[in-house]
Amino acid sequence: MPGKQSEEGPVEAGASEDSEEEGLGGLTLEELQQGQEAARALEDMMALSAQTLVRAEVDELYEEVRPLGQGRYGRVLLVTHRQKGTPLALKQLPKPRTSLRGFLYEFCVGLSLGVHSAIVTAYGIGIESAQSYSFLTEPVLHGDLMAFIQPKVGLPQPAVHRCAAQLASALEHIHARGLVYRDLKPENVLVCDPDCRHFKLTDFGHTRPRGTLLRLAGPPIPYTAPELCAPPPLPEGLPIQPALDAWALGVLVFCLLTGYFPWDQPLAEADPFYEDFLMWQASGQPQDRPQPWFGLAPAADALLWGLLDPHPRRRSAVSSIREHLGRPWRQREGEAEEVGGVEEEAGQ
Ligand SMILES: Nc1ncnc2c1ncn2[C@@H]1O[C@H](COP(=O)(O)OP(=O)(O)OP(=O)(O)O)[C@@H](O)[C@H]1O
Repeated sequence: MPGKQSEEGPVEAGASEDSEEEGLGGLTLEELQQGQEAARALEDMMALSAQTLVRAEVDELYEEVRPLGQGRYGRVLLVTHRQKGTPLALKQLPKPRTSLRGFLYEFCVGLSLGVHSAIVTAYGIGIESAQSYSFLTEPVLHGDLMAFIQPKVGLPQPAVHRCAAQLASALEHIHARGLVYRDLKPENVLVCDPDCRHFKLTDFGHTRPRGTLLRLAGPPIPYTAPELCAPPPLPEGLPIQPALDAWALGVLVFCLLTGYFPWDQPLAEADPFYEDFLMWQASGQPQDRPQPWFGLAPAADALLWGLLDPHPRRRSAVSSIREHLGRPWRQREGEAEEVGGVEEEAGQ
Protein backbone atom coordinates (compact mmCIF):
# COMPACT_ATOMS: atom_id res chain seq x y z
CA MET A 1 0.00 0.00 0.00
CA PRO A 2 1.17 3.55 -0.47
CA GLY A 3 2.66 5.40 2.53
CA LYS A 4 -0.19 5.85 4.99
CA GLN A 5 0.26 8.99 7.05
CA SER A 6 -2.54 8.76 9.60
CA GLU A 7 -2.11 7.46 13.16
CA GLU A 8 1.62 8.10 12.95
CA GLY A 9 4.18 10.65 14.05
CA PRO A 10 7.86 11.02 14.85
CA VAL A 11 9.32 10.64 18.35
CA GLU A 12 11.06 13.84 19.43
CA ALA A 13 14.68 13.43 20.56
CA GLY A 14 15.81 15.38 23.60
CA ALA A 15 12.64 14.67 25.59
CA SER A 16 14.59 12.50 27.98
CA GLU A 17 13.37 12.07 31.55
CA ASP A 18 14.80 10.24 34.58
CA SER A 19 15.13 7.09 32.57
CA GLU A 20 16.20 7.91 29.04
CA GLU A 21 14.56 4.83 27.53
CA GLU A 22 11.26 5.56 29.26
CA GLY A 23 11.26 9.11 27.90
CA LEU A 24 11.74 7.72 24.42
CA GLY A 25 8.98 5.13 24.77
CA GLY A 26 11.44 2.25 25.24
CA LEU A 27 13.88 3.25 22.48
CA THR A 28 17.54 3.97 23.15
CA LEU A 29 18.90 7.27 21.86
CA GLU A 30 20.99 5.38 19.31
CA GLU A 31 17.94 3.52 17.98
CA LEU A 32 16.00 6.76 17.77
CA GLN A 33 18.81 8.47 15.89
CA GLN A 34 19.06 5.59 13.44
CA GLY A 35 15.36 5.98 12.60
CA GLN A 36 15.67 9.75 12.30
CA GLU A 37 18.56 9.41 9.86
CA ALA A 38 16.53 6.99 7.76
CA ALA A 39 13.60 9.44 7.76
CA ARG A 40 15.83 12.34 6.64
CA ALA A 41 17.38 10.27 3.85
CA LEU A 42 13.91 9.27 2.62
CA GLU A 43 12.69 12.88 2.63
CA ASP A 44 15.69 13.90 0.47
CA MET A 45 15.09 11.06 -1.93
CA MET A 46 11.39 11.92 -2.19
CA ALA A 47 12.16 15.56 -3.02
CA LEU A 48 14.57 14.50 -5.79
CA SER A 49 12.22 11.84 -7.15
CA ALA A 50 9.34 14.34 -7.33
CA GLN A 51 11.44 16.36 -9.78
CA THR A 52 12.22 13.42 -12.02
CA LEU A 53 8.74 11.86 -12.37
CA VAL A 54 7.93 10.96 -15.98
CA ARG A 55 4.63 12.57 -16.95
CA ALA A 56 2.96 10.22 -19.45
CA GLU A 57 0.18 7.71 -19.86
CA VAL A 58 1.46 4.23 -19.06
CA ASP A 59 0.37 2.71 -22.39
CA GLU A 60 2.42 5.26 -24.35
CA LEU A 61 5.56 3.71 -22.84
CA TYR A 62 4.65 0.12 -21.96
CA GLU A 63 2.48 -2.62 -23.38
CA GLU A 64 0.30 -4.50 -20.90
CA VAL A 65 0.82 -8.28 -20.95
CA ARG A 66 -1.27 -9.51 -17.98
CA PRO A 67 -2.19 -8.66 -14.39
CA LEU A 68 0.25 -9.99 -11.79
CA GLY A 69 -1.73 -9.11 -8.70
CA GLN A 70 -4.15 -6.80 -6.99
CA GLY A 71 -3.91 -5.29 -3.52
CA ARG A 72 -6.13 -2.97 -1.54
CA TYR A 73 -4.29 0.06 -2.86
CA GLY A 74 -3.02 -0.79 -6.30
CA ARG A 75 -2.73 -3.32 -9.06
CA VAL A 76 0.44 -4.83 -10.44
CA LEU A 77 0.76 -5.53 -14.16
CA LEU A 78 3.30 -7.41 -16.25
CA VAL A 79 4.26 -4.96 -19.00
CA THR A 80 6.93 -4.78 -21.69
CA HIS A 81 8.88 -1.69 -22.70
CA ARG A 82 7.51 -0.62 -26.11
CA GLN A 83 10.93 -0.14 -27.76
CA LYS A 84 13.13 -2.65 -25.95
CA GLY A 85 10.60 -5.37 -25.13
CA THR A 86 11.98 -5.68 -21.56
CA PRO A 87 9.48 -7.35 -19.20
CA LEU A 88 8.72 -5.28 -16.09
CA ALA A 89 6.23 -5.22 -13.20
CA LEU A 90 4.31 -1.96 -13.03
CA LYS A 91 2.55 -1.07 -9.79
CA GLN A 92 -0.25 1.38 -10.49
CA LEU A 93 -1.85 3.39 -7.69
CA PRO A 94 -5.04 5.28 -8.60
CA LYS A 95 -4.89 8.97 -7.66
CA PRO A 96 -8.20 9.06 -5.76
CA ARG A 97 -6.72 6.60 -3.22
CA THR A 98 -3.08 7.73 -3.22
CA SER A 99 -1.48 11.09 -2.52
CA LEU A 100 1.67 12.17 -4.35
CA ARG A 101 3.50 11.97 -1.02
CA GLY A 102 2.21 8.47 -0.32
CA PHE A 103 3.27 7.33 -3.78
CA LEU A 104 6.74 8.93 -3.51
CA TYR A 105 7.17 7.36 -0.08
CA GLU A 106 6.56 3.79 -1.25
CA PHE A 107 8.59 4.35 -4.44
CA CYS A 108 11.58 5.75 -2.51
CA VAL A 109 11.58 3.12 0.26
CA GLY A 110 11.83 0.44 -2.44
CA LEU A 111 14.68 2.33 -4.12
CA SER A 112 16.51 3.05 -0.86
CA LEU A 113 16.78 -0.65 -0.10
CA GLY A 114 19.07 -1.12 -3.10
CA VAL A 115 19.90 -4.58 -4.31
CA HIS A 116 19.28 -7.62 -2.13
CA SER A 117 18.67 -11.10 -3.53
CA ALA A 118 15.48 -11.53 -1.47
CA ILE A 119 14.00 -8.08 -2.13
CA VAL A 120 12.26 -7.12 -5.37
CA THR A 121 14.56 -4.79 -7.29
CA ALA A 122 13.06 -1.35 -7.79
CA TYR A 123 13.90 0.56 -10.96
CA GLY A 124 14.16 4.31 -10.53
CA ILE A 125 11.25 5.09 -12.83
CA GLY A 126 8.19 6.80 -11.37
CA ILE A 127 5.35 7.83 -13.67
CA GLU A 128 2.58 10.36 -13.13
CA SER A 129 -0.42 9.81 -15.42
CA ALA A 130 -3.75 11.65 -15.44
CA GLN A 131 -5.47 9.13 -13.15
CA SER A 132 -2.64 7.27 -11.41
CA TYR A 133 0.91 7.09 -10.18
CA SER A 134 3.08 4.10 -11.16
CA PHE A 135 6.53 2.70 -10.57
CA LEU A 136 8.47 -0.20 -12.05
CA THR A 137 10.15 -3.20 -10.44
CA GLU A 138 11.48 -6.53 -11.58
CA PRO A 139 8.67 -8.99 -12.33
CA VAL A 140 8.50 -12.22 -10.30
CA LEU A 141 6.50 -14.69 -12.30
CA HIS A 142 5.39 -17.52 -10.01
CA GLY A 143 2.93 -15.58 -7.89
CA ASP A 144 3.02 -15.01 -4.15
CA LEU A 145 3.52 -17.46 -1.27
CA MET A 146 -0.21 -17.62 -0.53
CA ALA A 147 -0.73 -19.97 -3.50
CA PHE A 148 1.99 -22.37 -2.29
CA ILE A 149 0.87 -22.89 1.33
CA GLN A 150 -1.27 -25.99 1.51
CA PRO A 151 -3.95 -25.54 4.20
CA LYS A 152 -3.35 -27.83 7.24
CA VAL A 153 0.00 -28.90 5.74
CA GLY A 154 2.16 -25.87 4.93
CA LEU A 155 5.19 -26.08 2.65
CA PRO A 156 7.74 -28.91 2.30
CA GLN A 157 10.30 -28.54 5.06
CA PRO A 158 13.34 -27.65 2.90
CA ALA A 159 11.30 -24.87 1.29
CA VAL A 160 10.34 -23.56 4.76
CA HIS A 161 14.03 -23.37 5.70
CA ARG A 162 14.95 -21.58 2.50
CA CYS A 163 12.04 -19.15 2.76
CA ALA A 164 12.74 -18.35 6.43
CA ALA A 165 16.46 -17.86 5.80
CA GLN A 166 15.93 -15.61 2.80
CA LEU A 167 13.23 -13.51 4.48
CA ALA A 168 15.35 -13.12 7.63
CA SER A 169 18.21 -11.88 5.46
CA ALA A 170 15.90 -9.40 3.66
CA LEU A 171 14.53 -8.12 6.98
CA GLU A 172 18.03 -7.76 8.45
CA HIS A 173 18.93 -5.67 5.40
CA ILE A 174 15.87 -3.44 6.00
CA HIS A 175 16.56 -3.13 9.75
CA ALA A 176 20.21 -2.22 9.11
CA ARG A 177 18.91 0.79 7.15
CA GLY A 178 16.95 2.08 10.15
CA LEU A 179 13.60 0.85 8.83
CA VAL A 180 10.91 -1.55 10.04
CA TYR A 181 9.06 -3.49 7.30
CA ARG A 182 5.74 -3.96 9.15
CA ASP A 183 3.82 -5.96 6.55
CA LEU A 184 5.20 -9.49 6.51
CA LYS A 185 2.54 -11.88 5.19
CA PRO A 186 2.43 -14.50 2.40
CA GLU A 187 0.87 -12.06 -0.10
CA ASN A 188 4.01 -9.92 0.09
CA VAL A 189 6.43 -12.79 -0.46
CA LEU A 190 6.90 -13.51 -4.16
CA VAL A 191 8.03 -16.92 -5.37
CA CYS A 192 10.67 -16.96 -8.12
CA ASP A 193 10.49 -20.60 -9.25
CA PRO A 194 8.02 -23.51 -9.04
CA ASP A 195 10.29 -25.46 -6.62
CA CYS A 196 10.24 -22.63 -4.05
CA ARG A 197 14.00 -22.15 -4.06
CA HIS A 198 14.03 -18.34 -4.20
CA PHE A 199 11.73 -15.77 -2.65
CA LYS A 200 11.51 -11.98 -2.78
CA LEU A 201 9.86 -9.49 -0.46
CA THR A 202 7.72 -6.77 -2.01
CA ASP A 203 5.32 -3.91 -1.02
CA PHE A 204 7.07 -1.27 1.08
CA GLY A 205 4.01 0.93 1.62
CA HIS A 206 3.90 0.13 5.36
CA THR A 207 7.67 0.37 5.95
CA ARG A 208 8.58 3.12 8.40
CA PRO A 209 11.70 4.50 10.09
CA ARG A 210 12.47 2.90 13.44
CA GLY A 211 10.91 4.98 16.23
CA THR A 212 7.90 6.19 14.20
CA LEU A 213 4.97 6.43 16.62
CA LEU A 214 2.20 4.12 15.68
CA ARG A 215 -1.23 3.12 16.91
CA LEU A 216 -3.16 0.06 15.86
CA ALA A 217 -5.62 1.34 13.25
CA GLY A 218 -7.90 -1.74 12.97
CA PRO A 219 -8.43 -5.11 14.62
CA PRO A 220 -5.21 -7.09 15.17
CA ILE A 221 -4.35 -10.00 12.87
CA PRO A 222 -2.13 -12.99 13.76
CA TYR A 223 0.95 -11.12 12.45
CA THR A 224 0.32 -8.10 14.73
CA ALA A 225 2.79 -8.08 17.63
CA PRO A 226 1.23 -7.96 21.14
CA GLU A 227 2.95 -4.67 22.07
CA LEU A 228 0.87 -2.97 19.35
CA CYS A 229 -2.32 -4.36 20.90
CA ALA A 230 -1.45 -3.04 24.38
CA PRO A 231 -1.98 0.57 25.53
CA PRO A 232 0.90 2.57 23.97
CA PRO A 233 3.82 3.73 26.15
CA LEU A 234 3.51 7.32 24.85
CA PRO A 235 0.22 9.18 24.33
CA GLU A 236 0.98 9.42 20.60
CA GLY A 237 1.63 5.70 20.17
CA LEU A 238 4.28 2.98 20.21
CA PRO A 239 7.73 3.81 18.79
CA ILE A 240 8.17 1.00 16.31
CA GLN A 241 11.08 -1.42 16.44
CA PRO A 242 12.41 -4.30 14.28
CA ALA A 243 10.93 -6.63 16.93
CA LEU A 244 7.56 -6.14 15.15
CA ASP A 245 9.01 -7.91 12.11
CA ALA A 246 10.54 -10.67 14.24
CA TRP A 247 7.08 -11.46 15.60
CA ALA A 248 5.54 -11.53 12.11
CA LEU A 249 8.36 -13.78 10.89
CA GLY A 250 7.63 -16.19 13.76
CA VAL A 251 3.95 -16.32 12.80
CA LEU A 252 4.78 -16.81 9.12
CA VAL A 253 7.23 -19.66 9.87
CA PHE A 254 4.54 -21.33 12.01
CA CYS A 255 2.06 -21.05 9.10
CA LEU A 256 4.60 -22.49 6.66
CA LEU A 257 5.30 -25.43 8.99
CA THR A 258 1.71 -26.30 9.87
CA GLY A 259 -0.67 -24.73 7.34
CA TYR A 260 -2.49 -23.09 10.29
CA PHE A 261 -2.27 -19.69 11.99
CA PRO A 262 -1.06 -20.11 15.59
CA TRP A 263 -3.92 -17.78 16.74
CA ASP A 264 -6.24 -15.15 15.32
CA GLN A 265 -5.02 -12.32 17.55
CA PRO A 266 -2.30 -12.13 20.21
CA LEU A 267 -4.84 -11.22 22.92
CA ALA A 268 -4.91 -13.65 25.86
CA GLU A 269 -8.41 -12.58 27.01
CA ALA A 270 -9.94 -12.91 23.55
CA ASP A 271 -8.04 -15.75 21.91
CA PRO A 272 -7.83 -19.21 23.56
CA PHE A 273 -5.07 -20.36 21.18
CA TYR A 274 -2.86 -17.45 22.24
CA GLU A 275 -3.74 -18.03 25.88
CA ASP A 276 -2.72 -21.71 25.58
CA PHE A 277 0.57 -20.67 24.00
CA LEU A 278 1.31 -18.28 26.89
CA MET A 279 0.49 -21.02 29.41
CA TRP A 280 2.82 -23.44 27.65
CA GLN A 281 5.59 -20.81 27.56
CA ALA A 282 5.11 -20.19 31.29
CA SER A 283 5.15 -23.87 32.32
CA GLY A 284 7.51 -25.29 29.70
CA GLN A 285 5.83 -28.66 30.29
CA PRO A 286 5.37 -31.06 27.33
CA GLN A 287 1.80 -31.83 28.44
CA ASP A 288 0.91 -28.13 28.01
CA ARG A 289 1.96 -28.09 24.33
CA PRO A 290 -1.06 -26.69 22.46
CA GLN A 291 -2.58 -28.85 19.76
CA PRO A 292 -1.52 -26.65 16.77
CA TRP A 293 2.10 -27.07 17.91
CA PHE A 294 2.03 -30.89 17.75
CA GLY A 295 4.44 -32.14 15.08
CA LEU A 296 7.03 -29.39 15.48
CA ALA A 297 10.58 -30.47 16.30
CA PRO A 298 12.64 -29.04 19.23
CA ALA A 299 14.58 -26.69 16.92
CA ALA A 300 11.30 -25.15 15.72
CA ASP A 301 10.08 -24.80 19.33
CA ALA A 302 13.28 -22.98 20.28
CA LEU A 303 13.19 -20.73 17.22
CA LEU A 304 9.51 -19.84 17.55
CA TRP A 305 9.58 -19.29 21.32
CA GLY A 306 12.34 -16.74 20.68
CA LEU A 307 10.62 -14.95 17.79
CA LEU A 308 7.22 -15.07 19.50
CA ASP A 309 8.33 -13.80 22.90
CA PRO A 310 5.55 -11.42 23.97
CA HIS A 311 8.14 -8.98 25.38
CA PRO A 312 9.71 -7.09 22.47
CA ARG A 313 13.01 -6.48 24.29
CA ARG A 314 13.39 -10.20 25.03
CA ARG A 315 12.26 -11.29 21.57
CA SER A 316 14.93 -12.85 19.32
CA ALA A 317 16.08 -10.86 16.31
CA VAL A 318 15.19 -12.12 12.83
CA SER A 319 18.83 -13.25 12.45
CA SER A 320 18.13 -16.01 15.03
CA ILE A 321 16.76 -18.08 12.12
CA ARG A 322 20.36 -18.84 11.13
CA GLU A 323 21.08 -20.61 14.44
CA HIS A 324 18.33 -23.12 13.76
CA LEU A 325 18.93 -24.03 10.12
CA GLY A 326 20.24 -27.48 9.30
CA ARG A 327 18.14 -29.18 12.01
CA PRO A 328 14.62 -30.49 11.37
CA TRP A 329 11.77 -28.14 12.28
CA ARG A 330 8.99 -30.64 11.73
CA GLN A 331 8.67 -34.17 13.04
CA ARG A 332 7.71 -35.97 9.88
CA GLU A 333 9.38 -38.95 8.37
CA GLY A 334 11.42 -38.49 5.22
CA GLU A 335 11.91 -34.76 5.55
CA ALA A 336 14.63 -34.35 8.14
CA GLU A 337 17.43 -35.63 5.92
CA GLU A 338 16.52 -33.21 3.13
CA VAL A 339 17.27 -30.21 5.36
CA GLY A 340 20.54 -28.42 4.87
CA GLY A 341 22.48 -26.43 2.33
CA VAL A 342 20.25 -23.40 2.70
CA GLU A 343 22.44 -20.95 4.54
CA GLU A 344 24.45 -20.02 1.49
CA GLU A 345 21.23 -19.11 -0.31
CA ALA A 346 20.22 -16.59 2.31
CA GLY A 347 22.96 -14.04 1.67
CA GLN A 348 22.73 -10.85 -0.30
N1 LIG B 1 7.11 -7.42 -8.73
C1 LIG B 1 6.05 -8.23 -8.76
N2 LIG B 1 6.04 -9.31 -9.56
C2 LIG B 1 4.97 -10.16 -9.56
N3 LIG B 1 3.87 -9.99 -8.81
C3 LIG B 1 3.82 -8.93 -7.99
C4 LIG B 1 4.90 -8.00 -7.90
N4 LIG B 1 4.58 -7.07 -6.99
C5 LIG B 1 3.37 -7.40 -6.52
N5 LIG B 1 2.89 -8.51 -7.10
C6 LIG B 1 1.58 -9.16 -6.85
O1 LIG B 1 0.60 -8.15 -6.69
C7 LIG B 1 -0.05 -8.27 -5.41
C8 LIG B 1 -0.40 -6.88 -4.90
O2 LIG B 1 0.78 -6.10 -4.79
P1 LIG B 1 1.07 -5.16 -3.54
O3 LIG B 1 1.09 -5.99 -2.29
O4 LIG B 1 2.30 -4.37 -3.84
O5 LIG B 1 -0.26 -4.23 -3.56
P2 LIG B 1 -0.92 -3.41 -2.36
O6 LIG B 1 -2.15 -2.73 -2.89
O7 LIG B 1 0.10 -2.52 -1.75
O8 LIG B 1 -1.31 -4.58 -1.36
P3 LIG B 1 -1.84 -4.54 0.16
O9 LIG B 1 -3.31 -4.67 0.06
O10 LIG B 1 -1.18 -5.76 0.78
O11 LIG B 1 -1.34 -3.27 0.80
C9 LIG B 1 0.95 -9.04 -4.55
O12 LIG B 1 0.28 -9.75 -3.50
C10 LIG B 1 1.59 -9.98 -5.55
O13 LIG B 1 0.78 -11.13 -5.74
